[in-house]
Amino acid sequence: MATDVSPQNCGPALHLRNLYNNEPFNATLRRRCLKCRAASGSQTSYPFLLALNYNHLHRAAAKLTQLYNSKLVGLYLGPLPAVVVNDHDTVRQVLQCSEFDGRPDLFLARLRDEQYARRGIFFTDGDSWREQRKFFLKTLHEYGFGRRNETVEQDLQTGLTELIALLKDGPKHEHERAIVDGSTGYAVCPQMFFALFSNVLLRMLTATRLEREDQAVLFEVGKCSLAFHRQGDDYGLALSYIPWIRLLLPGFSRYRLLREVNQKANGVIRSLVEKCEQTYNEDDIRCFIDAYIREMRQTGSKPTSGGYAFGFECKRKREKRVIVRLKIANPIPLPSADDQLIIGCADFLVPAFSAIPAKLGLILERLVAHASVVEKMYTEIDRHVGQSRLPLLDDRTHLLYCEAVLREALRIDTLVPSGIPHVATTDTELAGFQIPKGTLVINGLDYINHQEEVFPEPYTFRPERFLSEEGNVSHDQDRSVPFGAGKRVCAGETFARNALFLTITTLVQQFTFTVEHSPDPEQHLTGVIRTAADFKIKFTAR
Ligand code: HEM
Repeated sequence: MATDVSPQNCGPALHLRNLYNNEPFNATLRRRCLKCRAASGSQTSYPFLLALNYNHLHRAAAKLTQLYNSKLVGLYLGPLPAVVVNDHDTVRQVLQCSEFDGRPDLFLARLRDEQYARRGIFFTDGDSWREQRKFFLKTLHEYGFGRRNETVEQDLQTGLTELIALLKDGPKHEHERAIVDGSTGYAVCPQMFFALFSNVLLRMLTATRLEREDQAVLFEVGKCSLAFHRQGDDYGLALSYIPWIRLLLPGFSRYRLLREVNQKANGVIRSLVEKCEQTYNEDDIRCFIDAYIREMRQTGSKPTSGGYAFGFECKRKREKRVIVRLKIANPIPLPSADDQLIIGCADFLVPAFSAIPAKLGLILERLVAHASVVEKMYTEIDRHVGQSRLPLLDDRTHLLYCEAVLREALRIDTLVPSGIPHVATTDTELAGFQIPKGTLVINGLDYINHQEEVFPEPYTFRPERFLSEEGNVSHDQDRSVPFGAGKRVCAGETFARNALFLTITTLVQQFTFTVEHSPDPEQHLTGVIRTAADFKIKFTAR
């Protein structure tokens, strides 16, 4: 019987092997080694992580990696075995391997749906996920998503022109007064960006873009979206592992707030779907929602048929079983086939509403702290674009330093610090460890984007690390992983990169920035994504 309780002897390697081979733990070891409680297979792991760093679970996981000197840390999240992967090459291996393409069944994801079903793309897997992801991407692509497209670029330009007018001339409409203070000129970040990208998505989804005076609803949904991103956590909250906690502590468990903000946002999306349904004409497919309605009608997944159809053709008995169980505790309205469409649209709208704005907030913070970087960007923009027009995506091939700044910003303040959890869909192996089917795999994106062997001086903001000696953006040199990779790579990567490029180059071209208080990355909030706390920033015209 092992009695040595040093961390080296009861490190994660031992725990993983014990856990996954189903061999019993050495009881003495388990009881006595407090340092290893998190990895010991006891169900206290999630609270242990919270105890290590309540506000930033990715940092708690980094501490465990350090403590055990291991790139893989095994732990239990409630009843679910999990492994945190904190190593660049191993994370890449996970992302490229289809055996890790599953997603856990988290209550945090289910509470987004009216019937607490697993729907959409983010948090689903298997055939339904493949079918829906393919349909969404292929069809949205036709409306300009994720590629060069004149209408999309024009919409982004129009949105930026509206934003410039708001910042230069002050608010014109009631909803804008909460965003920009007309007397001091300070704007609130990231809220100031809520309408910019969601409006572009809106055109693809519904064929309609909202004019400036009608954008109040975008700011309202933006608030809900940001609340979800901030109030969730990157492991799914305790709610996901002990869902009944919501019945005892609806406020403390954050269930009430998360349910409310999701229902509010879904209500707006539902009204968009209903509008398209009322004016639907099979001979005139105007937008993504029309195309989805046509697909539902052609495949028999009719809105009036009810049922728990996940996708177009695959009705899932498994879904039905879970819903019936949940129904006992929660009387819920009858489902409609539109529900999948609504959560699918939310999967694209929510990041447009708040992930890109949150990222812009983080970038602006870095720029405020690095005046010399802004000067170099401005010089480059002035040389290649000038002042007579706004930057275009075509300018990207010339604005190489600006591009490097964006890549460095995406790396240093990794937006999704723990990625979105994956699940092993079969018994498999990773870095010499056996990983049984059903194990959650948490990719430490923030950790690997700061791994010293890959990014020397990882905490220094240095855009030059992405430039070759000739000053070109070197794709070989960009080993950062802000958007994931493989089959589950961020579905909005191209859209997000384009949007960030146009917005940041336009703001640098037009304005200088000052903030009320110096930004402090230590004060960032970690939810589902990383955000800077709301801050006020003044844009002064150049
Ligand atoms: C700077 C902005 C963004 C960053 C850094 C980002 C990052 C990520 C990451 C890390 C994942 C998880 C990948 C994985 O599971 O391994 C993800 C998934 C996803 N993202 Fe993004 N994202 C951004 C913006 C967007 C936007 C604007 C959209 C849509 C308009 C979007 C749509 C999605 C979807 C649908 C998924 C789920 C993909 C799937 O599970 O198949 N993202 N994103």
